Amino acid sequence: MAEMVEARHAHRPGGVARGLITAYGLVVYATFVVVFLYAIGWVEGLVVPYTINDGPAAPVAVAVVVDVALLMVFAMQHSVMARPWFKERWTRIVPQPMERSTYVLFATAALALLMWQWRPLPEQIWDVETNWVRVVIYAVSLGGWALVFAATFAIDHFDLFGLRQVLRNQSGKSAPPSIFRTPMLYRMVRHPLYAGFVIAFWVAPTMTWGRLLFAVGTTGFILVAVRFEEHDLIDTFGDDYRTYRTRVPMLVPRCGARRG
Ligand SMILES: C[S@@+](CC[C@H](N)C(=O)[O-])C[C@H]1O[C@@H](n2cnc3c(N)ncnc32)[C@H](O)[C@@H]1O
Repeated sequence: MAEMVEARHAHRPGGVARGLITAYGLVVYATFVVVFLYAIGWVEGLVVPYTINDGPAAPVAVAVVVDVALLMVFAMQHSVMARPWFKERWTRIVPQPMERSTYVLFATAALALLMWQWRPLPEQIWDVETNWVRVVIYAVSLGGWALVFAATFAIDHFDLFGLRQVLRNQSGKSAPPSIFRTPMLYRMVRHPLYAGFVIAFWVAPTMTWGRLLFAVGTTGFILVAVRFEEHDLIDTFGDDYRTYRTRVPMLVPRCGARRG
């Protein structure tokens, strides 16, 4: 903990560098928004020209190997770069105010690489034909994305994507301490953002083998990521998080659960 606090204050840049760091944070955030919005269309098969069911054709075995490798790159980047021990070492190289933006930059690159190199498996497992049912299913799936979006704001959107850090640095302030938050969504489940992804990925009017592989891979990653994240949250927030974990379910709200 003391090391983390120390790292927050390491490499505090001078005035000349601040503008560049802020510009870096803003450009990374804008790039992330574009790639993430594209990813919504890519997964859903809506609006964008190139989706999860498009791309270079490959034999099934090759497609599975390539897609699993891409998912693993994505998972490794998220898992390793989010760990406190990595941040502690990383901020000896990268100025501390740029750390989160750099994480977002690498996450954006991993997502773009995944979409770019994804090999389609377009054979259908199910395909709902009734139009109004398709509309309902799309609405639920897009609701999952809306939940992701809402959860980022519930927890601290600008901090999660590195903007708060670069803007505080711009005005000469150091990084704020981590705050344990349990706004409304976080009183229903501990991981509403991940729950939103699971809904968005699995609820589909047309399920191809490619999308199924994507849904299985990302859900598996989320289940592993939760363990690591909660381990770090307990390290940071101690008994507050331990108690919270006993009271609030992980991903699926309890029927009639008391919220408070
Ligand atoms: C991508 S967000 C996902 C948050 C959460 N796992 C979810 O699914 O809603 C990951 C960041 O949120 C932070 N975080 C998770 N739960 C938190 C809470 N209740 N209060 C403050 N920060 C939290 C973690 O420390 C991590 O930096």
